[in-house]
Amino acid sequence: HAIDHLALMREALEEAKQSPPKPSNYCVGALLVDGDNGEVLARGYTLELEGNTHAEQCCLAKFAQAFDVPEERVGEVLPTNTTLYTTMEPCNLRLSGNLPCVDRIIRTKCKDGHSVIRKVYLGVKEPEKFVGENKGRAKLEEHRIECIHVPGLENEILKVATAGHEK
Ligand SMILES: Nc1nc(=O)c(N)c(NC[C@H](O)[C@H](O)[C@H](O)COP(=O)(O)O)[nH]1
Ligand SMILES: [Zn+2]
Repeated sequence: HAIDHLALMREALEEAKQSPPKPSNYCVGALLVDGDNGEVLARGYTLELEGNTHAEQCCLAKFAQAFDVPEERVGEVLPTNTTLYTTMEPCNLRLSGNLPCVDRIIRTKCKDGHSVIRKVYLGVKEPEKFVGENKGRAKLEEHRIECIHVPGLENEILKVATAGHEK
């Protein structure tokens, strides 16, 4: 059966709606999904976990916690065909200086060297408000991680993402 990418992106948007709005970031939601059968492995939203955390980062950290490994080793416990759905493309630079999610995705290496996250479905590109043009998609593609835009939810995603920004 075909995996319904729009339905999964809607679920990621439901996560984003739980994020506490801030003027200095975006409210984003993400899911980790088994690429073979569409099973949702983890859900996350910006600031869900303590600290200045991103939605994608929360998914990775929560899945790692469930297997009692640190986030940087989550590649060892994720299915070797994992898909990430995120309402906004993964960050490639963070004003806080924290490790960008593109790097967290790429390092999900399994034994034979490729990242177990093979595809990233995104709802919107990152607006250029904080860090200029986000060049993360090119970096992901260099690491053979396919980035696919899921059209249709852009307006709602951006409304949620910028809820904490002054009007
Ligand atoms: N894909 C994505 N998921 C998130 O959960 C999130 N908050 C952003 N936001 C990107 C934006 O560029 C950064 O939020 C700012 O650069 C500030 O950096 P911090 O978030 O404080 O590290 N992007
Ligand atoms: Zn990020």
